[in-house]
Amino acid sequence: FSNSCELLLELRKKDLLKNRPKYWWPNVGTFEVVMGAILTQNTKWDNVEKALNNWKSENKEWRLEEVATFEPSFLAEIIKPAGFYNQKAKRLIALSRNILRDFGDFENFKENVSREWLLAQKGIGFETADSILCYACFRDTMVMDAYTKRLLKKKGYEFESYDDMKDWFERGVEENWDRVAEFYENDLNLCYARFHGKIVEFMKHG
Ligand SMILES: Cn1cnc2c(N)nc[n+](C)c21
Repeated sequence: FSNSCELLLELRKKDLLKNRPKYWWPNVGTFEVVMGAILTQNTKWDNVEKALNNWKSENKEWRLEEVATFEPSFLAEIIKPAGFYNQKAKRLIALSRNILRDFGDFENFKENVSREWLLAQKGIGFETADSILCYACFRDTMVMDAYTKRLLKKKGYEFESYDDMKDWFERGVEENWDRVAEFYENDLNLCYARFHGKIVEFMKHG
């Protein structure tokens, strides 16, 4: 393929998101996505689901205002399956408190947070920031990760940086938007959310 739109059209033929949510990431648009984006660092997604369900199994939703009040040891115990749980607990509590301090509530955070603000938070790099922007805040931005890197390498593409690879994906879609817009309700965020999900599912299950 010569651009990312050709890659998307190839992946679309494989029905990779069967039985998956519309935007691929579970509970998009909620604070749970912020939790999952940090928890998935350096572990498998199955472990993230176990950690998230430790709280949800007691009919509780993950709420920003609540996590901000947690003791690190209390949250660490809940998220243990995700690994690095003491560090992740500390960072999630600090992030929650900074969101309340700078945005007041989750809705305002969703509307107004920037990539720069996220990257300034301890424990948030490009992949985590873009996961939060795309799947929690519905921004027109595509997530790059080890799966996207490996897929492109397999096809002979190498990039100097995270943002170079991101630029290749986003430019290829935007320059050919008329070819795929109809499949994604003319919504670029929906396209990027599903495109990234297809790549992850393809690289995990082939
Ligand atoms: C939502 N999400 C984030 N990372 C994932 C992964 N590696 N595998 C599967 N899923 C569903 C994931």
